[in-house]
Amino acid sequence: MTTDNKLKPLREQIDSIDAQILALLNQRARVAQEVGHVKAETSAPVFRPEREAQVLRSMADRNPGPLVAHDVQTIFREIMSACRALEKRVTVAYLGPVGTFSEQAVYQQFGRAVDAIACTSIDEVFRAAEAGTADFGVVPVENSSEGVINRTLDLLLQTTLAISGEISIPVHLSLMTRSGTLDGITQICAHSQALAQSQVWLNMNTPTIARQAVASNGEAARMASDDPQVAAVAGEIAGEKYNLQVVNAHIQDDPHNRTRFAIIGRLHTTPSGKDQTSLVLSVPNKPGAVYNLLAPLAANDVSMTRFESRPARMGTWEYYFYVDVEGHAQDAKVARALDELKTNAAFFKLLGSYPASL
Ligand SMILES: O=C(O)C(=O)C[C@]1(C(=O)O)C=C[C@@H](O)C=C1
Repeated sequence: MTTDNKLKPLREQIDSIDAQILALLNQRARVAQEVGHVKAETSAPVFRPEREAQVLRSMADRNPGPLVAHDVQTIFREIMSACRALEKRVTVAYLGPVGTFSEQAVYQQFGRAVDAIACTSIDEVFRAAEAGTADFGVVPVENSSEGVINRTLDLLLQTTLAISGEISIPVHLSLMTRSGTLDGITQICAHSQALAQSQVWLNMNTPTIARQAVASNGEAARMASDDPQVAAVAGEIAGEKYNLQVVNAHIQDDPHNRTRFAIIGRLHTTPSGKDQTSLVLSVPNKPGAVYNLLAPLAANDVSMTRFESRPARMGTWEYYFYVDVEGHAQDAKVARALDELKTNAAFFKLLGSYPASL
């Protein structure tokens, strides 16, 4: 039997299964439309991160294979995105331009059926979400090899918005040019963080080519597409957007390099069953103050997953502490711990509770 003859019945099976999947997807979409009508009656929020996290976790838990859990989640993320868009298309502001890891974070969290708005600064993302021009904003919080994004932490302190979700994405950097070679290249451009994250590779392999920090990796990719003498260090989606060829993939020094993003918005996410809570605290400048400040966490059996300090910038050596704890502010033991923290702290701000990233 020829290959085509062997494939024919298998493809007929796939066609028939696809028809069933299509019918079921539309059946699901019609139910989502009904959900949309119910929500519209009470102006209830369309995007419900805790519900989406529950659906994705449940699909991974129930997945019998051979599909891998992560791929099943990617598929269901897009199904929910498309269903959500039938209720209302959510607009999300992010730190642009197109082709940055921030844009990738938007699609990883919201799926493709969103209106993603590229902003020119982190401040602008906050403004768009505060003013309601966008339903949500996505801002970088921390990179695993380069540390926190100070501007985001400062703005989180001032904003009236809450953190309604978290996204963690692997950051893979590639060296890319128009031609796919380094012939004639006189300059390598990238955001300063990307240059820092790939400096070992660049020092070893391109020691004589000048490096230039630019506003974003997306901007570097755009420059490389305009100028045959420029190479960009960026994520491959930026390269695809600007028709660049990969000279070398995965040149970042840390193969496990990740960036965490926060979703900011007016929504206060309800418990999903596996959540995280972010807060900012400060204490009077006294011996033992930080130790005492955090005592309520241990006393109430609440785990701290992150602790970051930032100078308060008030001329004194005082600090704001950015703390993440496991659990939701509505969980009894977290609520107790937070109440006690509040009484000890000179400053206390709850940034939000949201599903722990998948
Ligand atoms: O359950 C809801 O509230 C829905 O609107 C449905 C749905 C889904 O498609 O499963 C879509 C959007 C929400 O963010 C959560 C889930």
